[in-house]
Amino acid sequence: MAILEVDDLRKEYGGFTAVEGSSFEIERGEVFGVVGPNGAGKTTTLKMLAGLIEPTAGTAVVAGHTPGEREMQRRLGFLPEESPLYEEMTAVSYLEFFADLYDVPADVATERIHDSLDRLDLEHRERRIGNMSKGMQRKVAIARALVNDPDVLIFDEPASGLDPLTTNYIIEFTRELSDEGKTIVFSAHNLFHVESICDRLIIMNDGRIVARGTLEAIREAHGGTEYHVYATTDGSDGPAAADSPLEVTEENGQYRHVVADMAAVEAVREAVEAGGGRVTDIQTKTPSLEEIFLEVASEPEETEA
Ligand SMILES: Nc1ncnc2c1ncn2[C@@H]1O[C@H](COP(=O)(O)OP(=O)(O)OP(=O)(O)O)[C@@H](O)[C@H]1O
Repeated sequence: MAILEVDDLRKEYGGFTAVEGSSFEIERGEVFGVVGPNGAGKTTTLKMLAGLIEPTAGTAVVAGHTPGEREMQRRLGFLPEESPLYEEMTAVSYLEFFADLYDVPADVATERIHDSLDRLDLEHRERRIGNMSKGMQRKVAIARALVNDPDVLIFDEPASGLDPLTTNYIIEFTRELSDEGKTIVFSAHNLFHVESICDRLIIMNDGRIVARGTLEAIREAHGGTEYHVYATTDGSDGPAAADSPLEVTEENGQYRHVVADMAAVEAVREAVEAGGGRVTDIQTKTPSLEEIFLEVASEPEETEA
């Protein structure tokens, strides 16, 4: 059952359309990626889901509640791209303050806060937030999104601009939250992170969704898997013409035949051997999300995945 339903969500600023009629659903327990270049409309979309900005049209429903409803706020945790933190407070007092805003009983809050900070491996938690490193501040912001023990977490660029170790920590922690049954909507510039933890994703460009689905489905719709068959050039008649490879190039003294399926791999192998050559290597090539992203970001319309 969908825990988050987005129907024709649209945001205009004056005459400028930041998000143009997005519709999608997110299932309970999914990690759902929102990907796109700068200015694509990711943050605007996430803020509308969190009820922080009013859509111009359309609706977002989280666990049966519309943004702004108290019950919806209780069920949702939002990590903004840039989280303003109260620099004079310590991490713990800051988090206790927010837990109180959510009416979390003090003893429950204390346990929950220390549990989150332990799991995020935050040291020096009695230090003033203003004196913490960027990575430590990000961990505090993540713990803040968890003080009300929400079912749905919306993370806008959770690990952007952090060192690789802190980034890994945050990605791993996000994965653990998902394993515990939380639904997570996650935007990121680093496509490797999206690729490593998201079940499904949308790719946005210029306010529109240009691709959607599982990574495999998006891959399939945008080139799918290719096989590269390398063959010797010595003593052969030349590259195999069998079953018309998609592409043949000569590389480092070998022919590289690009084909689309295993049957074509076999046909190339037979043709190479019949011509006096030998297959030296076969490699499977799946386009990275990065490559797909560059392709779809330049397409005007959504392709069905
Ligand atoms: N308050 C605002 N007033 C006017 N235009 C805005 C406002 N907020 C966002 N925009 C514009 O809406 C478009 C989408 O912005 P948004 O922040 O959602 O993009 P994004 O995909 O999150 O980008 P980034 O990856 O750079 O954070 C941009 O062109 C942005 O300039």
